[in-house]
Formats: sequence, C-alpha cells, structure tokens
Amino acid sequence: MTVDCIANVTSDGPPPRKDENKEQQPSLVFDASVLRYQSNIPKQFVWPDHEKPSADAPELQVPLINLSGFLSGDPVAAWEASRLVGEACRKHGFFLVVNHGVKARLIADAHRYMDLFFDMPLHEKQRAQRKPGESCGYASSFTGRFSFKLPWKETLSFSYSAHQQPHKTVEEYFLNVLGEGFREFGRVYQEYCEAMSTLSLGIMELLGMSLGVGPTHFRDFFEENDSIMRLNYYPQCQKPELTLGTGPHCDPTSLTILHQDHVGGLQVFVDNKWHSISPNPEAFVVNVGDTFMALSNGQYKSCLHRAVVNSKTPRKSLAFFLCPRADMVVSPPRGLVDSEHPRMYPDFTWLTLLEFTQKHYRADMMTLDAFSNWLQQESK
Ligand SMILES: C=C1C[C@]23C[C@H]1CC[C@H]2[C@]1(C)CCC[C@@](C)(C(=O)O)[C@H]1[C@@H]3C(=O)O
Ligand SMILES: O=C(O)CCC(=O)C(=O)O
Ligand SMILES: [Fe+2]
Repeated sequence: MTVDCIANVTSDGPPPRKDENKEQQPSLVFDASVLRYQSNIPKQFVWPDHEKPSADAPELQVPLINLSGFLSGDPVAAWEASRLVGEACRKHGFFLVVNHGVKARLIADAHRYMDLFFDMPLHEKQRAQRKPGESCGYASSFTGRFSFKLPWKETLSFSYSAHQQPHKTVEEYFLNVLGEGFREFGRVYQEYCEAMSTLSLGIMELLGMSLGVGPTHFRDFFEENDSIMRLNYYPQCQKPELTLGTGPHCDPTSLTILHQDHVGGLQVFVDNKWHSISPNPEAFVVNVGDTFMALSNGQYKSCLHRAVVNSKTPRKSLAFFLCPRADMVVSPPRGLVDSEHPRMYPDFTWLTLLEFTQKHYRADMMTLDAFSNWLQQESK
C-alpha cells in the first residue's frame, strides 16, 4: 500500500469522527500580492499574545556535523558522527549536516523553481489547490482549513515514493496536476527528493548507531519510504510582530531535512526560550519528528519549533519529511524497551497518524499525546 497524497488510499484505521478541524468554507483568501499593500492584517492571522514572536531570539549553537568521512565509508568517522547526532537528539533534537553529498546546483535549482512557482498569479497556483483532507497540493495559508491563528505562508506539498520504481511520483505529480509546462519542475523536485531520501537513510544509520540498535534497523524501516516534500513560501508581512509563518509545533513525521534560504526565520524552543537557527546555505537543518520519537521509545525528543516572518523580504524553506510506508507499524525495537524504559506510545501506522493530522487535529506540540488518546477513544 502506498500513500499517494493520502486521499487515494483506503485506510483500515479508525473511522474519522466529526472533528474540530472540519474544513471551513473559504471566505477569506490569502493573496499576498494584495494583502501586502494593506496597512493591517486580517484578524485571523493575528496570533494570541503568548504565541506572538518575541523581539529577541538568541542564536542557538547547533552542532554542525560533517558527513564526508561517514559517507566515504570511514567507520571511525561514522561512529563520531553518530555520537554527535545522539548528543544533539538528547539535547534539543536539532543538528546541521554539511558535506552531505547533495549537489549545490540541485539545491539552487530547487530554490529557483520555488521562486517561479510562488511568483505565479494566485489563480495559476490554485490549479494545484490542496483538497480537504489531502496532504498534497497548494495552500494559500490554510484559509478554509483553519479559522484562526492562520499562518502567514503559502505552501506546495507533494508525495515522494522511494519504492514505486520505475514511476517517478514527483515528476508525474507535476505533469498530472500542472501540465506539460511543469515537466522541468517535476524533474528537479524528483531529483531533489531522491537526494533527500538517500541522505535521510544515511542519517537513519547514524541514529540507529547512536541508539545502540545498529546501522540497519531504522535504515531498513525507511528504505521504502513514502515521504512528503513541502515548499514553504513566507511573503513579507507589514505586521510581522503580530503573526507567524508556521505556528509552534513538533513535526508529526519521522525526520525533517530542511534547507532555509538566506533570510532566516526558523526558531526552536530550547531551555524555555525561543532561539533562532541562522541560515547556512551549505547546511541542511535536521530534526527528528513525533514518529521517530515513538520509534526511539521516547529517548529522542521531537522538538518544538516555528517560523517567523519579516516586513522586508519573502522567505523560503524546502522541507523534506521522511515518512515510512503508510502501512508500516511504528513500534520501537526490542532493545529500547525494558523494565526501566516501558513503552511510551502505542503501536500505530503512519497512515493513521497522517490522517489524524489532516482530518482531525492541527499538529502542534502535543500531537502524539492527543493521537494516543484519540486511538484509545476510537478503539472503545
Ligand atoms: C505531516 C505533516 C503535517 C504538516 C506538514 C507535515 C509535517 C509538519 C506539519 C505542520 C507543518 C505542523 C504545523 C501545522 C501545519 C498545519 C502547518 O503549519 O503546515 C502542519 C502541516 C499540515 O498539517 O499540513
Ligand atoms: O520554514 C521553516 O523554517 C520551518 C517550517 C516547518 O517547521 C515545517 O514546515 O514543518
Ligand atoms: Fe516543522
């Protein structure tokens, strides 16, 4: 079974309930080319005082891990890299990787095609409009999905399947949804997602080594991944102190590999304070998500983060969300469960958690706990 933008798959998970997250009728349209000239921002984009961005966000010193030795097969370098990964994941869950093997040209092309796409007129972008309950497509903010605390961003999300060879799911997505004129878009993002999948599997080796379960356990689990690629576009905002580009959350997915442009805006919540992670064009920002927190039986924490916007220039980020095949059961390896480390979370399939976030619950910093409770309720 594969998850193709969630809607085209039969889930054997619990039937959806009427949920608080029901799709709202879109009365408000987020068209940044219009909104940017208004002196105020619509009230739906104003976040509560306790969540508004703070003026100061000191820079977080994030470990910078050089992957060149590991990727060239040096076992000593591999163990050193896994040690650094483990240290970061026990501290705040974020680390940077450099000499990662992804071509600078490919990263530049991925950013360039983002500019081309998001600079299109709204009606053109809406040809790829995300449908209610689906995890793919174009969304101008989430008007119609949420009715308050709307993020100041546009997104384009699509699925990458590592096991549907010879199909190139990303290339086909762009051709099928946006047409022949987007063939090159599809080729670039197909190549980008393949590079992200390869890098993710290498990092899964390091995570397995750091947790003492060996390099192949998690690598094998994610070999046939069905991942999500998300292009985040944050238009400049005349009132950046009132809103957020992406609200505070932990990624429900397994591993996030993020490339932010030169503008900066990613913030992580560490030691009870928001800290910024400065852009580094040679580096990817990596963090574990909720699903990997469950796979590690809670040893590695999915970390709280958000994105702020600014009044001067748009900001972009490319986020690859590694996800297992939809029907894979998320359960920690035996070596991570014992009398001192009892099970933290129930078994679940990634598809059920994905559906939960798309149809029942807006992912935040409590998603996995809310999901565990929901599973219990649904099983009664
Ligand atoms: C599985 C996913 C849901 C979101 C995209 C991926 C991983 C991150 C999630 C998200 C970014 C967390 C914050 C809220 C959210 C609604 C958003 O701002 O985009 C989340 C994504 C989503 O549900 O579309
Ligand atoms: O844009 C960013 O820097 C962060 C985006 C993010 O956290 C997400 O899309 O999950
Ligand atoms: Fe995130």
